[in-house]
Amino acid sequence: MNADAFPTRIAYAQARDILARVASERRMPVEHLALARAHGRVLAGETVAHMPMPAFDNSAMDGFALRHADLATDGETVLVLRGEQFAGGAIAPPVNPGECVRITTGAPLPEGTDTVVMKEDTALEGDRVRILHAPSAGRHVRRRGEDVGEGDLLAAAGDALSPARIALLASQGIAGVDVARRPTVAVFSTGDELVEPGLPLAHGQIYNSNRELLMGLLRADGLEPVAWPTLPDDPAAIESALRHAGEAFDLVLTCGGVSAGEKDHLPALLQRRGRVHFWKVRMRPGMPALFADGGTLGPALFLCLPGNPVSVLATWLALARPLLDGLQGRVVRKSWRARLSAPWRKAHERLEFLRGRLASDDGGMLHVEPDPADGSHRMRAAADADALIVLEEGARDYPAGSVVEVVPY
Ligand SMILES: Nc1nc2c(c(=O)[nH]1)N[C@H]1C(S)=C(S)[C@@H](COP(=O)(O)OP(=O)(O)OC[C@H]3O[C@@H](n4cnc5c(N)ncnc54)[C@H](O)[C@@H]3O)O[C@H]1N2
Ligand code: MOO
Repeated sequence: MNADAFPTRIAYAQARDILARVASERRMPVEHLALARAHGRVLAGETVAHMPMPAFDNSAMDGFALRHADLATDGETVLVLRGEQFAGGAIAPPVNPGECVRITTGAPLPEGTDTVVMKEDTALEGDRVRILHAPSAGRHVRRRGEDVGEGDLLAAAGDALSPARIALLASQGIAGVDVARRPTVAVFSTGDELVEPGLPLAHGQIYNSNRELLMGLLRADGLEPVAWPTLPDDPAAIESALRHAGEAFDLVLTCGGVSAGEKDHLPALLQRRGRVHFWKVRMRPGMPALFADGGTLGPALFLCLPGNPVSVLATWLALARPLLDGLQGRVVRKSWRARLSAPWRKAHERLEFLRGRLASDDGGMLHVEPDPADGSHRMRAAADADALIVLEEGARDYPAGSVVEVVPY
């Protein structure tokens, strides 16, 4: 292999390995963010609990805190109302035998009490409380440390911060976290045939749909992509724009112009000025995808997706998103499996990302219905579907009921 040679027509698994390797060498720097700004971000280090949760024994109900030993073993009990303990209020005095304290949900359990009876199971008679239904010992008490122990791992490096995990960190009083900086992404569409929605269309022209597709996919992952004006099929114009973007962004994502046509200028440009990591992956759709270092175009990485709209969707899910996850050090996403609800015959050798619709049956089994409209220009079918069905390399008949990997979108 000479110095300019690069892997081509590689297996999908090899493409993923290359993306992961390059991403690990190009990890985003760490930044410290206020928790409120860290939603969706990837945590850079582990976060450990510095206090137990709940931090103190407290009531799970509005009612009365009492000593369980005071309750009659059968029948009702009358207790003296000693005071009240509200959440966030002054601490009630200790409770003596025969006494109880009015309590609200979340209020600390007064000293001497061990059980809470809910309001609905009592009758207030002046300064007495009649317990109509005796609770079991310890009932309606949320114990200190029952959810989180001091020193427990709350979030690991590589975790994406979901709203629930952010809330967990907030509950510990954590006000800021170290996270990976978001990669900046420039989005390019290429092709003389492209017209923006809202403008008139001449014969032979088409509307640019990939831009909104990519912008939406990127934004759904929390990124803030920048769409550049559509590039004409002109090598000098493409080189100039990509050089500017290559200097200013972490990732340049293009679509179109990466295949074998006379107007497909990207491969030659990136071979001449960049360093190609791979070109062409044995997958369908998406085969012509190209991945490169910018080289003299700038420090950005370049991922060039094929122009067919469904190829853009598939290569986003299969290549671009794993790259962006890797750059942020995100743990590999869960993989999902479902049963094919109809047979499928894969007549070609390449790994296929077929579109399908997910549904679970009454028995809780997840099924996916393959869409026969499998052309990579058929965006309607892709929009009607909600998952890619991963069909392994090699020609094969898949009977109905076969278990396949699915990538929901
Ligand atoms: N001789 C060969 N021809 C083709 C090959 C091949 O290997 N040898 N590969 C085919 C495959 S697979 C694909 S996918 C396409 C990819 O080609 P390009 O990446 O060069 O994309 P274009 O030719 O520019 O466009 C393909 C198709 O997509 C439409 N398009 C492009 N951009 C947009 C956009 N922003 N919005 C909507 N639609 C877009 C474009 O008009 C074309 O119809 O090449 C095959 N050919
Ligand atoms: O394999 Mo290309 O990406 O569809 O038409």
